Amino acid sequence: MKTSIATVSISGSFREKLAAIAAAGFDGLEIFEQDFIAHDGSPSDVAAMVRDHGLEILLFQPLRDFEGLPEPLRAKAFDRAERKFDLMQELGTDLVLICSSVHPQALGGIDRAAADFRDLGERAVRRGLRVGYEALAWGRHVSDHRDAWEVVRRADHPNVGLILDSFHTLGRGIDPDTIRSIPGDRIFFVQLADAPRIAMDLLYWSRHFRCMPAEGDLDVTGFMRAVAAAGYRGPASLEIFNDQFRGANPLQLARDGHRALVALLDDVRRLEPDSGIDIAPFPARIATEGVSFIEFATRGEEAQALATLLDSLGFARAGRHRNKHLDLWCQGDIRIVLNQELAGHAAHAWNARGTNVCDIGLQVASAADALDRAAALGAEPFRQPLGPGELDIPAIRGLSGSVLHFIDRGSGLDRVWEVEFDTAANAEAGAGLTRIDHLAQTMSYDEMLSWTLFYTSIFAMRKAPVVDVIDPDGLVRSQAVESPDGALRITLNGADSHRTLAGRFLSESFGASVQHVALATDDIFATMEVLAARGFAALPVPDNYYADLAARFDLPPGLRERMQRWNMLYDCEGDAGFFQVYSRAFAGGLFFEIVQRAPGYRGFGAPNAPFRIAAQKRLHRSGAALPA
Ligand SMILES: O=C(O)c1ccc(O)c(O)c1
Ligand SMILES: [Mg+2]
Repeated sequence: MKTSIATVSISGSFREKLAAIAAAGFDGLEIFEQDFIAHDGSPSDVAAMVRDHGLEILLFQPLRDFEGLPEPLRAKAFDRAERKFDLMQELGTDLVLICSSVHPQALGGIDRAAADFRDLGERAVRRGLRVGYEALAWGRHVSDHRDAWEVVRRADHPNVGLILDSFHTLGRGIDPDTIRSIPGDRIFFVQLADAPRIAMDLLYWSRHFRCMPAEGDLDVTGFMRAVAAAGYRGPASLEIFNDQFRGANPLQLARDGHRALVALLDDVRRLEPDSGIDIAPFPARIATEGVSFIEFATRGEEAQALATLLDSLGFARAGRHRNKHLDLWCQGDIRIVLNQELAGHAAHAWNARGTNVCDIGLQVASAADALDRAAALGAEPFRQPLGPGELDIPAIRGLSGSVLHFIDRGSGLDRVWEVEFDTAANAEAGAGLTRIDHLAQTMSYDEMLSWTLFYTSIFAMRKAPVVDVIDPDGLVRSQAVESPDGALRITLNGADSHRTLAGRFLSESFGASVQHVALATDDIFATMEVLAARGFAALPVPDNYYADLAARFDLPPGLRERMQRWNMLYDCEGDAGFFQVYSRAFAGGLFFEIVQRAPGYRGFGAPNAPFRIAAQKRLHRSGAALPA
């Protein structure tokens, strides 16, 4: 199955669009007429340029307001079509998309439209061209693919076929399984787009809010399954109208599109094994068993301060790397590496952004499978020269050049700690912290869809609903992605303004990265007793918060006072409670969070975020440094 994308989906000039589409690995493209008109080269120049990029023009679109017109408008519509046929022949493409008419004078009637298409089919066949009919969700008389199919069926011409567009079908709430009864060879082309579920006018929604498959809320997989089951073997093409994308980087967009499309086709071939989707095979979504380690690039005083903070959190220095300036800190199943190397990836990361999370290790069933799937979906593999005795751990580039490593048991990679580190004897400290509950990655709002797609396409992770986090100086949108069992949770926090805490972190850390790490305990009160004794200083929470807690929740006697003692925040979903304590910020705005999560609680304490952020800003303004 050929992969394709409409030029309208990509930002930039026509030349930039083509270069990006080719570089991302698409087989072909749809030329959106406006992009061609705005370009300053002739049709044959464009044909040559497309060929030089190794691409193919699979569709020209759209021809509007064609069918059902009374004379003399009807004759004019056929003249317009003939002119576009001329252009298509110069461009070297044989298929045109005609979208259902919105013309105020268009007359209804399936047979009238069918007759127009039969006549047009006759004209097309003389030139060796084909015509595809697409129902726009807001078409005047035809707004449903079932009616468009009836027009095509009655036109009964081999050069007239149906074009399906997932947005128009799913956006209107039409069951995609209705496609299964359409003969696959009568479907000439399939366009794919997702969109977030927002109640608004269909045309406005379509022209401004479409997004890549899996970036929104529509069942594009169910749609493509039905298309494949119908026996369709033509191209799968992205057609994305999106305001935010118009200002984005063309190559990044094209790469995201290719990743989304390949992941979708892979899903569909697994669900519909007879569908004949013939993209190269690769492993299924990777189940993650949790965070194996996180690694900070750090130096000097910041490294010392971070070590002091880890000590106050109950971590013990459990090992020293045999070749490198790496310290391993452990507690429960949590491993934190402090990397003070002066060369290599961590050193680059430190030079660019100071102390930051430069590496994340994910525990998976098969590291090789994880690398294969990630690479098939366009992720950039990462390698660095190995020192003596060091393990070759498969890795890819993640957020802003950070590195994601894949650790498994099967190939012994989880023995890296014994193999590469001298483990210390005093490894027993502990304040009851058991595992990493979640990682919070801060990014610019524009990057959120891209990183959501990255995680959900490579890993078996699903999206939670987006949550608004109210910062006193602006809005931060938070998208959680998580594995079904909660073993891996990542929150992607998108900042619009540089005045928000997240936005300031973003500008100070030179781009997206982990802003906080949440550590889980099974008994947060016991943990806090130990932490207090070890000199841990929590983020102070004002008394007003606790007065309000009593009004919001029906808490058992004494609980509120105990929470207040530890500057603890609270939230719940039904009976499932969630307790949080924050550390003070270190190294330019990073922080830790300690949480106790009841099994049924799925959130991240978003209702508490405004109070947490206000407290952090207060502390920052007062010039408070790290806890001693
Ligand atoms: O918004 C439009 O007009 C438009 C045009 C062509 C398409 O293929 C489409 O899906 C929408
Ligand atoms: Mg379309």
